[in-house]
Amino acid sequence: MDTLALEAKSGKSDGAAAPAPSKPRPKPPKKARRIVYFEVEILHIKTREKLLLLDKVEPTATILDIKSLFHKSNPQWYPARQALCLDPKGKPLRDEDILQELPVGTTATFYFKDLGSQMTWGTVFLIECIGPLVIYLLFYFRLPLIYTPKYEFTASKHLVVHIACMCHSFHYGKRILETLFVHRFSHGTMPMRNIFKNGSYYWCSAAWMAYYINHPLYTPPYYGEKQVKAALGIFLFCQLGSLSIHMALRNLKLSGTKVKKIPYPTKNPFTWIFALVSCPNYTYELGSWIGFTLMTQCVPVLFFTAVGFIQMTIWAKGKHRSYLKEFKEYPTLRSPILPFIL
Ligand SMILES: CCCCCCCCCCCCCCC/C=C/C(=O)SCCNC(=O)CCNC(=O)[C@H](O)C(C)(C)COP(=O)(O)OP(=O)(O)OC[C@H]1O[C@@H](n2cnc3c(N)ncnc32)[C@H](O)[C@@H]1OP(=O)(O)O
Ligand SMILES: NC(=O)C1=CN([C@@H]2O[C@H](COP(=O)(O)OP(=O)(O)OC[C@H]3O[C@@H](n4cnc5c(N)ncnc54)[C@H](OP(=O)(O)O)[C@@H]3O)[C@@H](O)[C@H]2O)C=CC1
Repeated sequence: MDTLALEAKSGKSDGAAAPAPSKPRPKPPKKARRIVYFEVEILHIKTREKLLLLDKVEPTATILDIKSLFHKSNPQWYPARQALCLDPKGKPLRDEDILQELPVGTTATFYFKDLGSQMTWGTVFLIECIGPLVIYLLFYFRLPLIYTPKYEFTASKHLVVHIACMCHSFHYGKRILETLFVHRFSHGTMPMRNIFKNGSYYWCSAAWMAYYINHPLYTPPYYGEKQVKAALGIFLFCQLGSLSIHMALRNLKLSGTKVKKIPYPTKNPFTWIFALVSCPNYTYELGSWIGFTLMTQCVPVLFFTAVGFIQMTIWAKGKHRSYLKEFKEYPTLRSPILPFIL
């Protein structure tokens, strides 16, 4: 800035003709705020070996940014399989956590855990559902090599067998569509090993129950048409309930966000069970398979229902605990999966 402009501004002059009004004075640059950079070190959670030291990390860097930098120096550990914790026994930090908002000094120490090979939730869901859908139909159409040759491509004479096939296909078709269009997963991935655990559970169970239900010597349920109709009613009621809960859970989360909220009953009567249960989608799933068990009166279906009930109860209790921990105002009347019971 020239002196003249300064004098013009301050009104002082040396007697010379007052200078023509100068252009408006450019504002002085704001005092540049000093950025406090962080130093970040990453230690292996078990060996405490220093795997990486990053200096001059922007305070606004997210955990995902740090995972990406770590991935650059360790290509075998892509971000999805990295868990970074502040405490070796603590919960992994979320990708969207911001460095300057964490309880760390200017040197942040993170403990790295390799979560192992990962697979997206959607892929696991699709694989675990497409299998049973196809496998059941192989038995329903009695493809060669399943039953004795004289029954190849024959149809069962029992109406319940055809209804069971429609219900089984409807259930897995619904889950595939929910995976594609309804669920908003906050976990990007899950352990690859899940596909083997879930796959064996679903694919083997589907083959096991389909073999007996579609067997030429299969006998319909003891109470005949009445039992089948009642069971079908339970199945369809619970399928509608499960879909309603999934839609309600979807609406709890804006697309692209991961924030969980307390689910509450909506205008849809199928969601009123939220008043009593934390994970009613599991309750309805259990009800669906109880209906299918009554409809077919088949031991493999009972086995599948029992294993699923155990797994869902374990998860429901975990989710219920995290709701109580995260939300102080969480309704105390609710139970994890069965109203007033479990
Ligand atoms: C002929 C008949 C045949 C029958 C076959 C035989 C069957 C045998 C029985 C098999 C039973 C199988 C039952 C399966 C039923 C499943 C049915 C479904 O369809 S479920 C729908 C699909 N959903 C899933 O598969 C969800 C799976 N979820 C999970 O695995 C976990 O939620 C999770 C590992 C993704 C995350 O765990 P979570 O508890 O939610 O979070 P935490 O942070 O508390 O983690 C606990 C623990 O896991 C580690 N972890 C977390 N995330 C991951 C990850 N992405 N990859 C690997 N590991 C992860 C975390 O570090 C913690 O470890 P820890 O050592 O305890 O600190
Ligand atoms: N037959 C069987 O043995 C079993 C069947 N299943 C079936 O699979 C379905 C899905 O299982 P699972 O993934 O464990 O079900 P979850 O209830 O964990 O998840 C269903 C969807 O709802 C979202 N969600 C859950 N709670 C909330 C919340 N409070 N706020 C916002 N979003 C939420 C989840 O997102 P997020 O990723 O953030 O959790 C996910 O996208 C079950 O409903 C059931 O029908 C499940 C287990 C066993």
